[in-house]
Amino acid sequence: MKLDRKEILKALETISVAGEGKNMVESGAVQNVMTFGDEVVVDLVLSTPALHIKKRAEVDVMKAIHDQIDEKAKVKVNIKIEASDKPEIKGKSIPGISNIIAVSSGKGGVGKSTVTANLAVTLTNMGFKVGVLDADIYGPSMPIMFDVESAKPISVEVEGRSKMKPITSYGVEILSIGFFTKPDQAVIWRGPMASKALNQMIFDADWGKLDFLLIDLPPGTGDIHLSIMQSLPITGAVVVSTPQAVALADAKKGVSMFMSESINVPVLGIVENMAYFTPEELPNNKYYIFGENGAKHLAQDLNVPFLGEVPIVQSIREAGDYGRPAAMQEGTPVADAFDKIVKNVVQEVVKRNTSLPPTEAIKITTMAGCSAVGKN
Ligand SMILES: Nc1ncnc2c1ncn2[C@@H]1O[C@H](COP(=O)(O)OP(=O)(O)OP(=O)(O)O)[C@@H](O)[C@H]1O
Repeated sequence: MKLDRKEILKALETISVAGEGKNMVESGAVQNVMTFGDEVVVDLVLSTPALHIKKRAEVDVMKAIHDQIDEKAKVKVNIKIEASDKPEIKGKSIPGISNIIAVSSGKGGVGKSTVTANLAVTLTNMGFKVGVLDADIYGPSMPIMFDVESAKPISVEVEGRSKMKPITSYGVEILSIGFFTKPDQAVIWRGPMASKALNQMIFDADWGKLDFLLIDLPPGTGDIHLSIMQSLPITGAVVVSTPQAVALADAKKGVSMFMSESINVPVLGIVENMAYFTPEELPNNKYYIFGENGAKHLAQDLNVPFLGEVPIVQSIREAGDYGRPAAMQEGTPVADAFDKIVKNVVQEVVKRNTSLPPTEAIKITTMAGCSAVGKN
């Protein structure tokens, strides 16, 4: 068997490293290809040490060579990690907060806030100390979902400075812009005002010690997202989507925003909300109203973890409106669904924290992804 180096390079042009738009050869990830009889050695250079991306790159290279060149070729892939040298500013770390998870969705109304609230109570049930920052400036829903609509955070003295005390509900520490506005008042926050308010809720608050701070982001990929990522060392992002094509297309944009070179926040995975409907009287029937496994397939395509699915259940909507997240009802299918998702999230956080250095707040260094900043 004689292997042709040029043919191998051509095969490698058909695959890309997860999160990068260009193919492996064009992006410079393939540093060298050597052939010795039936042996091929491919040297790759990646900018992220994330284990799943390394593994995927190795498997893809082998598959491309076996499928397109020779199935008997002995392929060896050497991977070197070179951190990209893009300039970054150090985010002000928040003393006492171990992990900050941004929960986002490309599209509005897919259940991002519902998922955030239920993740928070499930993590709390598992014994973690959890905070929720409702950064959904345009439609804050945490006060309703945690039944603390009329609460007003008080100011406390911490080391000579006065700080905002989050409201505690079901053991979860909560701050929301909704606490500072009247329920029926339209909130017209321009970018800078919103960022200032958020910064205060993050840095001028007495969060205490938290294992997880979940941030409920507004839908989309706009200026609030950029300003949060500029000021906070985010551990990772969870993207919520429903299974229909229009929601998936926007979720894809959300994932690429986090993975883009200028933002580079690890995506912990995708949650599929409203995955199917099961009527109470026919518990074994599943109706895939919005399509089947859409978000699962998207996760596979984008090579990010799939964290789990949440069915459409009337009690989820009722519990949200009533102010008692549905996952608190232990032993129900909803609680079981969130249990699975939370376990996957925690597993991904652990994986991420062992394979990557702490995320630094990002200084946006290119205009890529910043198109929304100038608007308003
Ligand atoms: N799995 C579900 N089953 C039934 N109802 C759900 C489910 N998920 C969300 N809902 C309901 O759908 C509505 C929208 O959910 P939610 O407010 O969480 O969406 P969102 O994506 O945060 O919206 P926004 O774009 O305003 O931020 C709410 O009434 C909520 O109770």
